[in-house]
Amino acid sequence: MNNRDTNRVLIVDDDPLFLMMLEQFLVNQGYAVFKADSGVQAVSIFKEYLPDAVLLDGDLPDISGVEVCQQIKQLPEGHHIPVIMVTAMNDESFIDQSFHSGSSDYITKPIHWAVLKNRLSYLLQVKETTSALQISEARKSAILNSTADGIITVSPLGKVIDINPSARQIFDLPEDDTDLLLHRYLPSFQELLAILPGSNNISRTKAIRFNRKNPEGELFPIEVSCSRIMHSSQELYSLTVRDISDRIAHEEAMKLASSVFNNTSEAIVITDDKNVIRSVNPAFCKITGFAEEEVIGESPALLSSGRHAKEFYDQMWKQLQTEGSWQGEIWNRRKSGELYPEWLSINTVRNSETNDVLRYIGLFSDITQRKKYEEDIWYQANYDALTDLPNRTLFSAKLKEAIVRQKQEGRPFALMFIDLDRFKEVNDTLGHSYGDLLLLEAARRLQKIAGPENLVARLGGDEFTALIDQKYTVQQLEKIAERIVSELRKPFVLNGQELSYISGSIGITFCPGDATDMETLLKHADMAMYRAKEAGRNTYRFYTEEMNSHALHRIRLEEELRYAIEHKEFILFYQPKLDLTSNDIHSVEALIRWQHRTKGLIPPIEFIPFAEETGLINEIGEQILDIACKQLQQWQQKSSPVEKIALNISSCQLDKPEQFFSGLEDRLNRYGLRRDQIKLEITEHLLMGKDDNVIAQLHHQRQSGLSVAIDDFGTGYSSLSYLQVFPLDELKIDQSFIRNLSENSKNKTLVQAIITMGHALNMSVIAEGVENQEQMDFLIDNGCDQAQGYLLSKPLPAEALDNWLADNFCRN
Ligand SMILES: Nc1nc2c(ncn2[C@@H]2O[C@H](COP(=O)(O)O[C@H]3[C@@H](O)[C@H](n4cnc5c(=O)[nH]c(N)nc54)O[C@@H]3COP(=O)(O)O)[C@@H](O)[C@H]2O)c(=O)[nH]1
Repeated sequence: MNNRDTNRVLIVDDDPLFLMMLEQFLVNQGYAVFKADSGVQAVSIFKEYLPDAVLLDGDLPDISGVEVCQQIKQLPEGHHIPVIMVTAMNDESFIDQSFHSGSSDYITKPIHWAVLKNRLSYLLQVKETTSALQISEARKSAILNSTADGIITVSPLGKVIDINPSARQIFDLPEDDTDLLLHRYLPSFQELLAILPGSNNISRTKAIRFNRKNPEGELFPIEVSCSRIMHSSQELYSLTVRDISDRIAHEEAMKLASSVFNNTSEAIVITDDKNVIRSVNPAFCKITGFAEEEVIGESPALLSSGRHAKEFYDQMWKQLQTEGSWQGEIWNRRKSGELYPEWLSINTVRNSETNDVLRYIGLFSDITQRKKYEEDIWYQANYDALTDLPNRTLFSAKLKEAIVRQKQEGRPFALMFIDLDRFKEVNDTLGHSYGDLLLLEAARRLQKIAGPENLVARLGGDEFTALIDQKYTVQQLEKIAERIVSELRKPFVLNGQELSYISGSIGITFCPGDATDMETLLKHADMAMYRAKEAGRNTYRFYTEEMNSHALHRIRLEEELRYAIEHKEFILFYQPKLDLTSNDIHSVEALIRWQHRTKGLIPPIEFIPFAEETGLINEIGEQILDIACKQLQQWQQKSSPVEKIALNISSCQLDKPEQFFSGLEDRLNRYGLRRDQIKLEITEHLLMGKDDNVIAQLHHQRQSGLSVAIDDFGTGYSSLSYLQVFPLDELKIDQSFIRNLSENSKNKTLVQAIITMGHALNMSVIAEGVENQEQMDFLIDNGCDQAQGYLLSKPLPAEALDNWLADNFCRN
């Protein structure tokens, strides 16, 4: 129906009388009438008043009725308006032209008023119906075009009758493809029809899920439902197709979230804006011991341990308000009353529009085990596994703290370095298990003396430290050091075996008196401890400035020795050994000198002990061996009487005997020498500390020609039993016995006894340090085999020795 109550009709005719009659008739029929007497006026009135129908004279004075009709029909508002041609012309061509121009009907003049009434009424009804249909179509089309669901109308055989853009998109169909068969892209279409309930009545299937492939070949889910529609007795089907990827993804996300919520080992508690618990997950119940129903509606404060002050919670809430989240370690209480630590993260969920708090989500895990594990790790990293004493790491931290405290509070402290004397011997002779027992017992004794107020630590090996952090006077510290020395000197009974040779050497330094930084304090304590060792062990030393310069000297000496090795600054002097039976010289002792680039000739006593201590003697020994063998080769080549060289060997040169003897072998081969041209002079001390392997090697070497002399005899252990055990050829009486021969009759007896004993053991005996004829005579009278000393010659460079030999022992 028209919105207006009255239909409006435009009548067009150039005959005023007819126009009047027509108006009269139409008004009587209840129409509103507009009149025009020309074609131009008719078009103009139409545009202005948009009538519902037009009665148009075919023969107008200006433009023809057919043209007026065409113009009206071309207007957007005129397209669907019925135009009835009212004309006296009724020839076929005019009728054709009228209908082609868009007129809906025509009536011939003279008018049959009843026909006009009914035709006009009918055409207006048709116009109304068409208009309503068009609106409905437009609406339907708008809906179909705008809906996200795909809607397809198909015949029972699957021919697509209608398809909306969304369906085209879902099935990836081009716009212009109109000849579509549904089963090509929805093969299971017939399944849907089969499950449609009923037959004739309008019915709809439940949505069935299918998978589609997108242009990239990936599957995506669609949901299709089908309804039967009857159209002009024809059965059609309307399919609603929906891409449910998002919905499925959302469902899966929800499922996942729910699964995480229920299965995670982390407790989750959700509270509302008033912090009332709304939801908890199973992990929450497991950790806290509360059932869900016991906590819903409660405040999380029911878990409160009471271990945190109010300020702690105030700060937490403040951060939640300002930053929206908080996390940290917190102690809570289980239902059982047990306190436990947890790592808690709280996040605020707000309404995105109003920003009001909706929920607080708390996630926490019980970190009891983790804390325990961390404590274990910390303990392992900071304590010595054997003695349970703080280790170097913890000791360093405590020392740093003590230094800071000293600076802040002015509180002085003392640092002690304690080293067990002869610990290595226990390890080497009794094994590491005894070494461990010794350390354990030493640690126990040290801790007992230091007491709980001072820190005792084990830095490693047999090195202990004590941080004496109390206010002690020097005298009190001395007392502590004396007690430590005395306790460590007491016998250690390990596995029933008593060790009474262990003792301790202690170095003590003060902060701030000696130094105020960790490195220097440690260095000072270490130096002082070495001084205690040098002083004969089993004692203590306080650090002094002089020790520092001593240490500096050692550092410089080491640097210089390395330089000397690199630049081959070592030379050999040779001291002849006189054969007292034949009065001939056949062998010499090689004695090292350091030809320093600025300091001149340096005697061995100034660097050999240090080279032994630092291990540099091995490299020096290698060079000496080479020089001596080369020299012997030269003497051999010029038929010198010197056939044999004695070399002084330090203990550590035989630490790796295979290496040493293979070096010797190399030199002998290189310089064409025999083993029996080399004599090794070793000390009693060297033999005492060596293991069976070294002794076996010496035996082996001796059997293949090398000879071994025991040097400085009488100054060391002088245990006669080892003279039988060890592979020795020569016994060298220490020069201290020879030096005092004349004044001291005891020495005479001793020298006589040594000569007798040496011979009894099949050893050749040589006396060193022979400086006068009286000494020489005594030795000759008592059957000594060889003599060496300043009386004959001081140690000389090779060339000087050659001259000396030529002067004194010329064979011609
Ligand atoms: N490992 C090595 N040690 C070596 C080497 N060369 C020497 N040394 C050891 O250094 C110590 C000192 O040696 P040195 O200053 O050469 O003194 C020797 C002689 O010069 C000295 N001597 C010899 N006769 C007399 C004498 O009549 N009077 C007197 N006052 N001194 C004399 O005695 C030293 C010989 O010592 P010894 O080895 O006991 O025969 C010294 O201990 C050397 O061992 C080396 O290459 N490697």
